[in-house]
Order: sequence, then C-alpha cells, then structure tokens
Amino acid sequence: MAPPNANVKAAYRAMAGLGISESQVKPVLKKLLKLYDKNWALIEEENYRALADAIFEPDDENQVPDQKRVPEQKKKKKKVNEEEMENEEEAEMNLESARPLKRVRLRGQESQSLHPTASCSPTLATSPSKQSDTSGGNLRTEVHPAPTQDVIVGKGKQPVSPDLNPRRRRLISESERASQSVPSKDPTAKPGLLPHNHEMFLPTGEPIDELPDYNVPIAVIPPELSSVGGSSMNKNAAGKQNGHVNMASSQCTAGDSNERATSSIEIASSTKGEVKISLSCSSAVGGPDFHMPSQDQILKMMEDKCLHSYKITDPNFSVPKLLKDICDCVLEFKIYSDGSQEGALIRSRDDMLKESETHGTLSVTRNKDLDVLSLPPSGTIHVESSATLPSPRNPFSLANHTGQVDAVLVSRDAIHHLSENDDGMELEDPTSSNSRSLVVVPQHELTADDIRSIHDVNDLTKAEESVQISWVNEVTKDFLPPFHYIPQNLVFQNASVNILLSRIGDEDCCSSCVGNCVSSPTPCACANKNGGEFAYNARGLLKEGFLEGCIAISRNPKRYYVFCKDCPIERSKNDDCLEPCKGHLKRKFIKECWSKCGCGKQCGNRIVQRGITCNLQVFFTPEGKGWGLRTLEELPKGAFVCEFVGEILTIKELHERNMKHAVTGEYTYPVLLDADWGSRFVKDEEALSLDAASFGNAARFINHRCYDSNLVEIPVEIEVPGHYYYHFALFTCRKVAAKEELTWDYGIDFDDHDNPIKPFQCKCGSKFCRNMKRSNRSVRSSPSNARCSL
Ligand SMILES: C[S@@+](CC[C@H](N)C(=O)[O-])C[C@H]1O[C@@H](n2cnc3c(N)ncnc32)[C@H](O)[C@@H]1O
Repeated sequence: MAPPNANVKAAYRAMAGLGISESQVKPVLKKLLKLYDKNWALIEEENYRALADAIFEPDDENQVPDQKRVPEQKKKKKKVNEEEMENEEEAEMNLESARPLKRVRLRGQESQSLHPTASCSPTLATSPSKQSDTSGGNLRTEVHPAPTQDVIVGKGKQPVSPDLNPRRRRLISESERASQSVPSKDPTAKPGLLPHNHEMFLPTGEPIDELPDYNVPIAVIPPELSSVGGSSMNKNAAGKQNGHVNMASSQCTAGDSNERATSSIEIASSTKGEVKISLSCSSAVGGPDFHMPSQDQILKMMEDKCLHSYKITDPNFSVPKLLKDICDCVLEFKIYSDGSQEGALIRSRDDMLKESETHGTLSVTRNKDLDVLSLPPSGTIHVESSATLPSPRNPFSLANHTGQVDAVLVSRDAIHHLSENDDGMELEDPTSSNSRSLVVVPQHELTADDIRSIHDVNDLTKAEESVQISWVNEVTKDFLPPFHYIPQNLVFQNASVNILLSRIGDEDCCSSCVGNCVSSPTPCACANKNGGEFAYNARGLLKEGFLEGCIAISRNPKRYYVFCKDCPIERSKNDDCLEPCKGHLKRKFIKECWSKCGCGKQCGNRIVQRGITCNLQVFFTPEGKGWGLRTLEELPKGAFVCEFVGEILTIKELHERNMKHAVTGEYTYPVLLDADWGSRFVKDEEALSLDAASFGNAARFINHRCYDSNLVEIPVEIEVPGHYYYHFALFTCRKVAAKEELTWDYGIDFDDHDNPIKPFQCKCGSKFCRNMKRSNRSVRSSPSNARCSL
C-alpha cells in the first residue's frame, strides 16, 4: 500500500486538530474523493469543512454534502467489486488531482442569501467544529461581510478561483493565530491561546491573500464576565492594534456554575469596513445526542426568543438584521470613537503640485467608489486626485502600503476653522512658494463633522442639488473653506418657522387650479397675491416690469425704507435704552404655488422651489475678494440663479453670534429676512435671519458689488404665508456672460460703525463703489442695518 500523499496527510492533520482520528477520517475521505472525482480543492475548501461535515453526519445518506446532487448514473457506474475499490481508493487517495474545480454548496446556503446587496450585511454559514466529545457538534457561526459571489444560490456548480473573489475569505496562519491569542478566563484554555472553540480553523500555510488590514495581528480584548441575569456580555470591549483591526470579544455564560457553558462572541473589523462576527458555544451545551441544527432552525429559534422573551416588538425584526446591526455598530464605533480612526484622508501633495502645474489648479477629488463627502462605512476616507495615485517612491507621497494616503492637505485657514488646533505636520515643498499655507492633517485629528465639510472639486453640493457645482482655485493653493453644504434653510434653534398646511388659507393657495397656472387666462389665488399677475413669464424668467421694480428698490433704497415701532434688531441688543429703528427695505414679494395648490409640479409658477438649475462654479477671485461664484453659461435677464441658504436664526441668536465673532474675529454671512418688517409688530421668534457661515449653499460665495451688481435679491413666499419667513432668491438683473462673476449688492453701509461686524474693504471694482468714495462723501444718512450684515 502506498504511503499517504501530502493531501491525505494534510487532511489527517486538519482533522486531528478537531480531535478526529485517522481511522475515522479515512473511510469518509475515501468516499469524498470518489464523490468529488478526487478533486482535493473541494475537500480542502473551507478548512476541510466538507470532510468535517461528512464525519459528523451520522446518517450515511447525508454523510457527504451534495451527495444527493451526484447523478444516479454516475453512482451506478462506480459500483465495482468491493475489494477492487478498496485498492483503487487507496491509490486514488495518493494521487494528486488535476481535475477542474467544482464548488461545494455549503450547508445552510441553499435556502438563503441574506441581504445580498447591503454592503455590510452578513451572510451566515454554520458548520460543526471541534468537540472534545466528537459525538457532539459545536456550533460556529461566521458572519461574512457580503461576499455575494461566495454564496451559491441556485446552481450548485461554480468554478472556485481565488481570482474571482479575492476577498472571499480571510485566511490566517498558525503563527498568526497564536499571535492573536490572549489570556482567557476560560479555565480550560491554555495560557496564551484562545480557548479552543474561539479559534478560526484555517489551514496552516494558506496564503494571507485578501485583506491587507488583517495583516497585523488581531487584538482580542479579554472578556470581563460581569453577569447580567443568566448571561453576561462585555459590551465595551473594543481595541485596536496598529490601528487597523478592531476586535471586541465578549463572553457569555449560561446556566449555573455546575453546568457552566461558556459561549463566546468575537467581533473583528477592519478599516475596510469588513466585520466578522464569530459565535462559539462550548461543548457543555451539547450532549452525546446533539445534532447540528440547520441555519433556518437557529434563526427561527432566535427570532422567537427575541420576540417573546426579550419582548422585541419591531415587526421588521429578524436575526440577520440584528447581525447586520451589530456590523453597523462596530463600524459606527470605529468611525466616531476618538482615536480609533486610523484610516486616512488621502491627498498627495505631489498630485496637487502636478495638477497645479498642469492645470494651474488645486483640487480634492472624490474617489468615485468611496464617497469622500459622506463617511463610508469603513471609516476610511479617501480623497484622491483625479490623476493616478501617487507613487510610494515619491518623497512627497503620503501613500501607505495599500496605495492609499494617510493624510489630507488642507489650507491652514481651513484647519483653523476645522479644529482650532493647528498642529498638523507641515510639508516643506521646495517647488512651492506657498508651501506654508498647506498642512497635512492626519485623519484622526479631524472629526466626522470636519470631514463632511471638506469639499469635492467636482461637486461641492455633495449631490444635494440637481446640478453639480465645481470649485477651482487658479490663484492660490488654498482649498475651499470648510462648511456644510445644505440645499435648503434649516432652523438653528429658536426660530419659529411653522410649515403647517392648516396655516395656508384659501387665499394663500390655488387649490382649484390644474396644470400650469402661468398659462391660465384667469389669474388664480397665487397670482392675486402677486398683485394680480405672476412674476414669471412662460419661459420661467421674471417679467420685465416686475424685475425692474425689484432692481429699483435695491438701487434706490432710501425711497423704500419703512421703520418699525419696536425694531427686533434694537430689542436684540438688550440695551437699557432702545434706539429707534433704522429702517428696512420694503420689497416686492413673489408668491409661488406650492403643495396645497391644485396645479402640477411643472407649473410655471414654481421656479425657486425647484432649486439651482444653471451651471455655476465657485472660484478664487483674483481681486482679493476671496472666493466668488460665477456662471459657466450665459444667463438671460430675469433668470433665477440660486437662493441664499443658511441656518435660520432669530435676530437675538444672530446678535449673540455676532458678539462672539466680534471677539474671535471670525466672520459670518448673515442676511436679514426683514423685507416685511415695519408694517407690523414682529415677535422675537419671528424676527429671522439666515447665517451661511457654517451651513449654507453656493450663494454664500457670492461677493458684493456696489449698485450695479448683476443679481438682485427678491423675497419669495412658498410654504409659509405671513412674510416673516421667506426664501431669499437671487435673479439676474441683466444678461450675464459665461464665466462672469455673479454679484449682488449687500446693501452694506460702509460707514456703520455701530455694527459689531466691521465691513470689509470693498474691492467690487464698480464705478459706483460706496466704499471707495467714502472719503469724498458725507456720512450717509441711510439706515445702518444692512440687509447683509457682513
Ligand atoms: C458672502 S461672503 C462671499 C464669499 C467670500 N469671498 C469667501 O471667500 O468666502 C462675504 C465676504 O466676502 C468678502 N467680500 C465680498 N465682497 C467683497 C468685495 N466687494 N470686496 C472685498 N471683499 C469682499 C468679504 O470678506 C465678505 O465678508
């Protein structure tokens, strides 16, 4: 008889690890070889799972998985003399198989593929693992993060090639396993080793081929056994090693001390967002008659337990969902816990320099696979150049071994705003005269909030608008300052903006309209609120007369001022002596149709509510005004460009912010929603402003131009009647050429010395500039509370 070959020996070794003797293995192995046409790959797969399954299955019919799928004909063909067979099998076992690979369908995979599309949704496979008493079966439940190609649903045969799904499995070697070990409170555990049933049984010497993040040993936090009821679980056990792998380990004890059955839970995750949950039950649970339950049985039982014993009432509850939630929690913990984010914000200085040489611009570009701007579940943020990733040999490259870079370069200004903690490593770049303006910020120094406020060069809106808005700096190497892009106003705190259908009266909506109100011959209720006709023409542009009226108000403010008896601005100052109102510009409103109207969404009287539709770009102005907004296409006169969006603050809240900023020197971007003040008493909670400093849209970049700006602001009533809250919309005053900067007259009074926010030195370039002429002018008698109090 030929000595066993290497495959057979390896199979014996693997089974010996499970406490199974060669004599037990041999007959089963023979049968498997026959069944699988001597395809060793199938036998060795999943750490000899098929073999182990077959040994533990007492029923001969079920002894080998997939047996039922072997064609009967094939079985008959193989009916040969028993004796002959023995010898043949013996020989077969010692031959190397070079047959094409066939994929074993694993038990428990036939019936379900759990959440096949969710990125961290678990798939669950059960297999028996080693028992000290081999008659029993030890449940091991492994949760794999969405390796959908790996789960065979339907046809049983598939080629198995590591190339097809390189991240299919995580394989660890013996030495790695040892290095993962921690002292255990399990009395049966050997010092320095995981309790036996914690081990992932994986063949020695198999390549560690898939997950670079697992290359560092997995840290296991020894569980603390603080009992809660019949079970205990160490909830906060989470750690990291080399920052790449977090592992929490929990140990549950069930039953009384005599029958102490330790079960363990291990949760491992990588910075790539892969979470592996391993559950093990000790041998004490299973008696000699213990049979491995099916996956469905386990899930069903657990669900019943949760629904009945734990009183979970969520109708959508399921165990797979629970497991997925665990994965999500792990990732959330990794993302938000301090110091656990060792992933990277990626940006190569060299890339930026290359780009700036080639295009004269600097940019941070979204990795299309992993969105920079919304935190990917992995907790690793990728900010990549549109060029290829930097070469690791490059002295300025920040790339790590995975080809990713572990820091982001941002302007020093940005860092100041991000964290007020400017201890990023500064890069010396001999080719740049501007190197001092850039710093490298390791990802862990930025909060999730900071990261969200870093902007994609192609679309700073984070796809919140129906158009993309790019940004570019052809002047300096500064990045866009950090802020949160919001497409619509958001209430900060105290502002009372009640969007209630019940508040919209019949006179405030055209409920009997159908289709497009603008093309209707008779004016509807909304048109009546607009003075009898719509502000828009059939092309969606402002009608000439209406627009000219609005421009006139902006350009000749003195004629349109109204004064409140009890001005909210003066009230907010909390001075002993209330000063008189300095006046507010009474503006013409546009009334748009809205949800309570009968017309359709395509009604021509719904323009501002549709959001930005023109092609805009944020750019760095060469005149020293900082960033500005320009159009990339020609815009006709009377076109809606964008709304000024920000946090809705009460005037009191704004005043508090202004006072704070006056001390810190930070600037804010507030506008007052005072277009209807003066005609009525305005309550504190209804005296509103918009601040776009931290939360805003593209309009926060529109610079001021005295008098002859190309945009005009117009208040628009949409969902809130009453004019205390409205949309601050900007329309073109004239035709605007492509690439022309968009500007509006902030109405700022450069002589207002009472305002805590000092006015900037105007560089608008207009021949009507109010700031330039200051020395030649007598002090203006116009109101000092500018519409945009910058
Ligand atoms: C609404 S922001 C406009 C965007 C701003 N340039 C930026 O870089 O973020 C208003 C600020 O821009 C600057 N600014 C706007 N118009 C300006 C002008 N005509 N001259 C100089 N600075 C101007 C001022 O610093 C002002 O406080």
